[in-house]
Amino acid sequence: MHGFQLRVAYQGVPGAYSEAAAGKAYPNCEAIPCDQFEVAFKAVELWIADRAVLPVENSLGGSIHRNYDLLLRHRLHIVGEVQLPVHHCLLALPGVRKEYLSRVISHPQALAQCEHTLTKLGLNVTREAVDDTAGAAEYIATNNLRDTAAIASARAADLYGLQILADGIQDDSSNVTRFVMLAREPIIPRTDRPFKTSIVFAHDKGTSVLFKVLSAFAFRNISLTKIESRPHRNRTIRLVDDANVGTAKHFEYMFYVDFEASMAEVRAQNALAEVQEFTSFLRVLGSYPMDMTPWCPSRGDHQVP
Ligand SMILES: O=C(O)C(=O)C[C@]1(C(=O)O)C=C[C@@H](O)C=C1
Repeated sequence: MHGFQLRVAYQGVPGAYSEAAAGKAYPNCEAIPCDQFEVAFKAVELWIADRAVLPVENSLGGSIHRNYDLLLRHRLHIVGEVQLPVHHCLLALPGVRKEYLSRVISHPQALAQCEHTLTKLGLNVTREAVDDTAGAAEYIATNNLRDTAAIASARAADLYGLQILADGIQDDSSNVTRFVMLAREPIIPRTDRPFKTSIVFAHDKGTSVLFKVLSAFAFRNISLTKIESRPHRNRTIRLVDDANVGTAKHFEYMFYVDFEASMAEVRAQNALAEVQEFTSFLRVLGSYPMDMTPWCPSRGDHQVP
């Protein structure tokens, strides 16, 4: 960026996996902690940050629906993705033993990703959700809680002076979270490297639209990497159109699809032209380079050396 340091908003406090994802997406960036996902969206909209890096899906816990809803409500563009291996540790104050614990706190996704391992460890604990993993570690340190452990990264242990009681407690060693990078402007799609495109669509009447939309991709040999439906029965959603005008609309379901093609490719443009004919609402969330970095399931970014 020619000496310009990119400011990247993420949800959580230092030591959160989202901070690590921001660093992976934009090495040497200035990572800006935000207490809620929506604050990260707003930070970019208000020019406090240049990008936001937000989790959208975990290999164990599934989709992070809140961010899909926020993508619809805000007018930011997906400009990239990063896959981050997530390696969880059980952290407590120095000197605390597992037998003393009565509570484990963490981000709901992290609790879900360690559900079986926590049971296998034989801990007699209640599980409580907090805003982020590193925030859980910070809370224990600040309040000197000797009966509580956090599920968080090894970096969070370092930052908040906690010890690691158990290492690699995620239920699956190949636990990985996919993050998207968001910006105010879309990037120009290219064809010189593998691209992915994310769209969201809905139809006023019924759900048969799904079959027609999927066939538009199938006939052009475009692979889908994700399909997600979000029920919106009895709920309206605030949509923002190309003129940045917000309207409240009611759809029974919203469908999110990621496909492996760039919007610079004619076959992708034709597929979307067809999709537009079948749907009442269609938005391209972004067309961006795929994260192709291979990762090793047995050792995550957050392991103790
Ligand atoms: O709490 C954190 O550390 C986060 O970055 C959030 C988050 C998530 O929202 O899924 C990110 C990655 C892990 O899957 C667990 C938690």
